[in-house]
Amino acid sequence: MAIEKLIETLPLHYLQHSISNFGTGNVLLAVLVTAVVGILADYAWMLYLRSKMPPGPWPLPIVGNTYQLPDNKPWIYFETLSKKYNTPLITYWIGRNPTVWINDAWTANELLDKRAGIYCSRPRMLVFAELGAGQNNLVNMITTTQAERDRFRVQRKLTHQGVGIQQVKRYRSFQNDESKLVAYDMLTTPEDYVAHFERYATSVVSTIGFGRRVSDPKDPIITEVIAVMHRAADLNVPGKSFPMLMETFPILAKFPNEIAPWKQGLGARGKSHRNHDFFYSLAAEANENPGHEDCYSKLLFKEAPKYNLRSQEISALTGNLFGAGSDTSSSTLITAILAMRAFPETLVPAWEELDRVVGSERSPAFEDDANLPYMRAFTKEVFRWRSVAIIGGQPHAPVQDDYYNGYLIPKSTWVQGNVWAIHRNEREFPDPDRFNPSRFLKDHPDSRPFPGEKGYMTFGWGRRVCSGQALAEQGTWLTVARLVWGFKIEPALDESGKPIPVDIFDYTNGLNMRPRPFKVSIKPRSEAIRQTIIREGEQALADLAQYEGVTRYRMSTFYKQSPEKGKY
Ligand code: HEM
Repeated sequence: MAIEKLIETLPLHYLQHSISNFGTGNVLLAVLVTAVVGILADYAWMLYLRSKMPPGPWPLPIVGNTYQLPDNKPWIYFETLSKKYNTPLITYWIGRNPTVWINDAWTANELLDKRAGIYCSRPRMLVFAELGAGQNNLVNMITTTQAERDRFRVQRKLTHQGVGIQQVKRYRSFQNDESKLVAYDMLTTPEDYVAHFERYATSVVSTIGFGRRVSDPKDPIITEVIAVMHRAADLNVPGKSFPMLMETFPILAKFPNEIAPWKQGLGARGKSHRNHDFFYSLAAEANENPGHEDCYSKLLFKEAPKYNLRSQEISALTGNLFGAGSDTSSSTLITAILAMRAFPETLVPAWEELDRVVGSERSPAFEDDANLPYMRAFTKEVFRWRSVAIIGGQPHAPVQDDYYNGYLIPKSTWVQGNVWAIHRNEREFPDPDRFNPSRFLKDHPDSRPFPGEKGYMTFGWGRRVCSGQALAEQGTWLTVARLVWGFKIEPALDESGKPIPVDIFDYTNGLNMRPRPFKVSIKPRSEAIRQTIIREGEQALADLAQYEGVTRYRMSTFYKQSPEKGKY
């Protein structure tokens, strides 16, 4: 930190002045000695902190442990380290920043849930926040001062007014209809199941946010927004390459993009004539459109004077619906299909239950949940087995120094819940890579104690727990139950008629992970069910017609077109 401050504040003219007075050689020597002393002092500080913090591999000066990071999926490596050091908490130095990784459910619960008031902040994040969505966006917000906490409360409250538990009940009807369309589309183009899930997830949050559904899987709002999310999720994986290294040397982020290839385009400021960004424009457009008075954009514009909401906040609050809600929800459904394909034996008890309670004349609805305990367990296992936010989303940061089992966790440390390790601990989830819904059946021999009532930590912790959890859980249940009820999920066959295998470990590397493309056969379970899916799908289309609409904005062209032309 000292070195950085020095470099940032050292005025160039002092250097020029010194060179003319003392000669180049002497000045270079002085600079070198100062640098060495600075590095040694910095390293001494690192080692002092290391002696107090949870264990982990030995860091080197400046680079810490960064050079030891694997190229892919560092969460697996942290799980291994946790086993090696036989401790739930690992300190890992990304450059000169110590990061703490929690690899066990009970420790995560103790720190992030029970001490939620301490672990409620986010650390300074260059890549995701300062050069990305903004540190003032709810997902990234630092809450160390009272003023920051007050603003955080306002944004959290407004988010709850959009997707809180009570609001989400209001969305059941159109969310259910969108889910019926997933089943309907599977009849004609089952091979496009990824596109159907992305359309479904994006349409739900778009209807909530902007009163406009998304009917075409190729709508740019899907393809572009999900592409942006994938890129953000890839860039944010702790790694030994740029741009993550900028977290260690924030000064590198200050260089203009033209001469800083390591920034990989991050932080480029787009220009629009209103000085507003894409999501603000979408929200303003929705606010001006007649009808759907209860959509979230209208609520925000109505509440704006009361909370003194800035346009960037309206943009972030509406943009978060897409940013946090579409890729996560669709990736979870892809995981569900992989689980069904790889573990077909788990479908048999589900079919027995669904046939008995629901039958084939209608598909399951949310009201059936209480009568479908196996289906509920099945959905929970989808969340547990391969959690999409595999390192628990954004890091938490304590607002004061804290101690756990005698170990120091300094204020503002980057603290990350390693959901991969938490959900694969043999103690809570024996044979963890086996998709096994019975773990979530009450009193079943496969069920084990786990902190918290849900039985999984897929949605994070404490005051930063996912704001969209109720919406995601409701939608995932609806869609997974409907797919299980309606379809046989079987191996796809190659040209020679042989089953094409799937790999349950073949996931993307982003910190929102999803299975890499795989082939699968998805066919209706019976003619009666097929007829029901068609009938319900056509009715859903008719019911959703009130949300049809188009936007004039496109993310890919938004910042490029001349405003005078009136087009984006
Ligand atoms: C399967 C779907 C989803 C998963 C697995 C998921 C997971 C997560 C996780 C792990 C976090 C970080 C929690 C923490 O820091 O402790 C988070 C934060 C957040 N999520 Fe979700 N999420 C999902 C869907 C959604 C949806 C549908 C929305 C909104 C429509 C949403 C909105 C948010 C917001 C606003 C935050 C930031 C909360 C804060 O920092 O205070 N998420 N989510």
